[in-house]
Amino acid sequence: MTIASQQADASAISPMKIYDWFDGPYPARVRIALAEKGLLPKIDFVSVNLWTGEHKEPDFLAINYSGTLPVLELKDGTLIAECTAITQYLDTLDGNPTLTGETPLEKGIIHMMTKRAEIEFLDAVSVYFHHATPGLGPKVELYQNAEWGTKMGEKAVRGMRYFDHLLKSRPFVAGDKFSMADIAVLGGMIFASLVKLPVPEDCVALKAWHAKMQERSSVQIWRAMVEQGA
Ligand SMILES: N[C@@H](CCC(=O)N[C@@H](CS(=O)(=O)O)C(=O)NCC(=O)O)C(=O)O
Repeated sequence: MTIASQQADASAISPMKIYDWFDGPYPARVRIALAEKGLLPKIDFVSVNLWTGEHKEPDFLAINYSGTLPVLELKDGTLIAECTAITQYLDTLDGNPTLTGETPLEKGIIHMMTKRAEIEFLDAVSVYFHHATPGLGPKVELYQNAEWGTKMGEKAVRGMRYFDHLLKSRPFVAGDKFSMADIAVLGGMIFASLVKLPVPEDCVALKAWHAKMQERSSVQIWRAMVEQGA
């Protein structure tokens, strides 16, 4: 099915659509957030095949100039890209649980730690994937710089050590409550696992936190969706 035909089918039955790819690390961030908030039944997922470069075709670039997934489409046609922005929007739809903070201080700290998870970890793994491995293949990876990719892989491991250090003295990435920042670090761990970038053995606190995250129903629901290819 083309994006256009999926759009036609999906808009008739669901108030919101998400364009994504079922097992992607960034899509995982939004799917876990949706599961945390019990909003998955309100979403119709429209698959965009990264592996064939569908996300770089004009049809999808008209949906997201950046050519990345996921993108949230509201009933009125408004398009919201960027995992953090999508999560912030979803978090306003109902009160529980709050993923982006309740007080001004919580909101500031969670935003900072989410951005830090992207800059120091998740985005660095992504660059490693696209530049130091075959990535999505030659049709999609039109420019690669293996040295840059390797450097970013090293940065990602430093990022793992940073979050390990933080998690030695706090239960969650942004403090004493689970938040969007934890989901961003989870995205980094998912991507690192996919590209076989090992978590250093001495990152004991990060490993313990990651094991605790696997017990959350939202993470179990996400994993089940991946296993079903949904
Ligand atoms: N800053 C964006 C990054 C999104 C992103 O890179 N998504 C990946 C999806 S996945 O790799 O996680 O499945 C993508 O579209 N990659 C395609 C590409 O970079 O060509 C966000 O936070 O949403």
